[in-house]
Amino acid sequence: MPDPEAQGKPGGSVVIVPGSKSVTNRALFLAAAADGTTTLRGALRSDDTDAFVEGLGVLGYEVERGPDAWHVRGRPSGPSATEADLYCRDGATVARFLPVLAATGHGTFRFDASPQMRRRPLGPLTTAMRHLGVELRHDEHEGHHPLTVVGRGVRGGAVRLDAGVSSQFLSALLLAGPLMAEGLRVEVTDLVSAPYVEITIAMMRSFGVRVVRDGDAFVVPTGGYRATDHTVEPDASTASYFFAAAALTGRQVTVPGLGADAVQGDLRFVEILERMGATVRVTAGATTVTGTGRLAGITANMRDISDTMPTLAAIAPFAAGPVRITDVHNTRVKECDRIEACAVNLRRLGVRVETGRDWIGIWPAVPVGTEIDCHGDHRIAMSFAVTGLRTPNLTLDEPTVVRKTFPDFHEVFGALRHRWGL
Ligand SMILES: O=C(O)C1=C[C@@H](OP(=O)(O)O)[C@@H](O)[C@H](O)C1
Ligand SMILES: C=C(OP(=O)(O)O)C(=O)O
Repeated sequence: MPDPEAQGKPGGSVVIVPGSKSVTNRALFLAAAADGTTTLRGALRSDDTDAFVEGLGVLGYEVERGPDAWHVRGRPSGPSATEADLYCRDGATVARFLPVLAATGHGTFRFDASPQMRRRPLGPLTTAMRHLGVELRHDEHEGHHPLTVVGRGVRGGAVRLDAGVSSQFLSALLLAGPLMAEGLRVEVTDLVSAPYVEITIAMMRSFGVRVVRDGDAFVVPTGGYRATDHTVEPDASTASYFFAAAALTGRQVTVPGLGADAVQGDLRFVEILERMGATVRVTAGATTVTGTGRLAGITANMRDISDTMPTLAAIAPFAAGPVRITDVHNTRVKECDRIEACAVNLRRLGVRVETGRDWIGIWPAVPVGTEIDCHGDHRIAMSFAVTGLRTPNLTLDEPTVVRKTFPDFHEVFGALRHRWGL
């Protein structure tokens, strides 16, 4: 429910944020694997979720996307296709989750992805899949797409996994765990983006499977999923741009649907804004950020919520003191090298920046308008759009990259600017 207070405050705005990419693609996986038909509400329509739906379609799953709800007919026995070519576009959830689902079927499944997704790592996942009995081959470079999976069902069992570069390797295995003949035990040696694994576990639970923690191991029983009705909550990473906008301009933003029970770790970005001086109110049904227009410098470890690193970097020059963002080495292997992309763009805006392997430091400045190089990355585009609220003549070289997670971003953000007279 919208917070009625929000509309009453000067500059108070309720922003409707589209569904979470991470929740939508997990829900699609779980629904496809489940026994029965699942109804999804609030699911996201964007490049990443289109790619997931397309991939499921090619594997022989039925997904019907209506304006109010999506219906997915589950196939607990695995894909019906015996041969398929899948193109994962730029989506790592697609490129990392679907090969494991395909392996539970019987056939030859060829995967490819965008040039950047081909560069992003896959090796720890494919090594683990081989240990679990999957036959697969990397068609060009070991540990990268393109990839051919020969499905014969997955035996499963125990495996060790280094998820220090991406939690998605672990989520992919866990999601497929109940479909493995012997179930699954994953001993995790390192893990980034841990809250995304919590999303996986919570969603598996709503489809009837309980993951058990045993020290550093995750244990999944064999047995399969039950179809259910699932409502996808708004995307917390997307919400970060609107919360940051409120903090930066001294206004107020309420995002309904992201409340105290939200499953996405990225909602914790508001805690960073709070430490910088904004007021945050989280109710059962919404989160509200009220800014003062003044921001304090901070050091923030963003290992758990690194998709919001560019959001913080983009407002950092307006803080009264330096902002240092640490423990984000994995942001170098996302849609672009995000540490480098933020540094390059901030320097073009006239901001002093220093970087290391896993950190970025940003000093106070009065940014001077320039064209932002989006590096083909939706988050660089959306983050620097926020910088543009206080930087005249800031433009984006490739605004359409937002289609990966929020095709209507510019319309919604533009309407907010208009309402605020900025
Ligand atoms: O599992 C997921 O849905 C995601 C996990 C995170 O990736 P890493 O675990 O690779 O950091 C995040 O950056 C990505 O946007 C979505
Ligand atoms: C890194 C991201 O996406 P993915 O890893 O799912 O491609 C993102 O959305 O910021």
